[in-house]
Amino acid sequence: MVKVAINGYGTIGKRVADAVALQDDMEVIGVSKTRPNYESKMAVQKGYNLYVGIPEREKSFAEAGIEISGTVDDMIEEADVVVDCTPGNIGPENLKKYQKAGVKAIYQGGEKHTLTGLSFNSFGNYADSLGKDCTRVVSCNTTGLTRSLKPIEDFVGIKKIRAVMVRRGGDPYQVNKGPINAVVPNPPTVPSHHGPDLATVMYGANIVTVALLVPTTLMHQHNLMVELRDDVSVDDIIDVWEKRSRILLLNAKDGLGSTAEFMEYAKELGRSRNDLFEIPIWKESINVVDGELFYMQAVHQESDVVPENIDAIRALLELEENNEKSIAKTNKAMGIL
Ligand SMILES: NC(=O)C1=CN([C@@H]2O[C@H](COP(=O)(O)OP(=O)(O)OC[C@H]3O[C@@H](n4cnc5c(N)ncnc54)[C@H](O)[C@@H]3O)[C@@H](O)[C@H]2O)C=CC1
Ligand SMILES: O=C(OP(=O)(O)O)[C@H](O)COP(=O)(O)O
Repeated sequence: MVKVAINGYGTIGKRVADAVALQDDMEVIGVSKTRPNYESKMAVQKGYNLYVGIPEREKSFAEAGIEISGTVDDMIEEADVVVDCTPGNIGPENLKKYQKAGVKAIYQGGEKHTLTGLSFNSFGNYADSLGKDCTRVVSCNTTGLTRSLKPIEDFVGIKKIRAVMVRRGGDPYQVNKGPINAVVPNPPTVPSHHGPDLATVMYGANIVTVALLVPTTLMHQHNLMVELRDDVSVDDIIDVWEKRSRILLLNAKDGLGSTAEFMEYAKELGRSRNDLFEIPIWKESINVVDGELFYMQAVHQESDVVPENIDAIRALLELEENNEKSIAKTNKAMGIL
């Protein structure tokens, strides 16, 4: 069993921890928190060994009556791989610790590609992370783009991609993020970082993205225009996506015409935290006009990268050489469609 540590037990970290716990070839040896809050208490209640992310704060955990197993440095020593789920830009400091301890590391999309020089998507470039010391799972938005675009690239070839990314203002718990009453070009410059990020896992992708922030917390939403290399029909495209996992073709006419209804659908799936690991595409939005594919999709930002983190662990530790086998194993353990 590969020993996995989760550094940063927040939105992404707690989900990755639970997903690791579901696999039969890896185990959670610990999770780290910086503050003795309710998530720290619940991590211990769940049976995870809790380590203090900022060692100077050890005392505050004792004062809150929370049992800890040591500091983050102790946790790193125990692990074969650390999944770093700390907020963006903390990564460079942590990388030194991981290198010193000789432990492998997986970063998230809030860190720059240059930190690792290698980014990861299960469908895009799994093999390039095999046996490497560290990699970076691209952000929720880039993961969503790769999921739908890679099968199209493999099927017919893509000349050029343009995408308008409508980004959620903050996660549901984030009381200090926004906007509350505005649409904000974010970034106000073109292209946004998402296009270049896609090219770190779908090499050579010719893509320009623009992005906006809107007052919603549920999901991101993407609008894609894709110039294809050959003539194909809407049915061909549907057929390609229907054969892929981690993508859902859903119908607006079935009462799923919005991100709010997608999240209601996710609740009906009965998963922990109402997660929607798959990327839902509105089936009615798919059209091909003059050799250009149009479609609209959404991204549950809190959860879509979680299965990719599991596959990234398998790639770094060389538990599985074949991406499709890892994807299938992860999907089965997590009940992903
Ligand atoms: N929330 C989202 O929509 C998504 C986030 N990401 C990326 O995942 C990473 C984590 O993001 P979230 O989970 O949303 O953040 P979060 O703020 O929900 O969780 C971060 C966790 O790290 C802990 N932490 C803070 N400083 C730390 C330190 N110095 N050492 C150890 N732990 C520390 C915090 O206490 C918190 O538990 C970021 O790179 C982010 O860009 C990727 C996809 C989607
Ligand atoms: O990585 C994300 O988005 P991104 O792909 O737009 O950079 C996550 O949704 C976190 O975004 P945030 O930086 O708005 O918290």
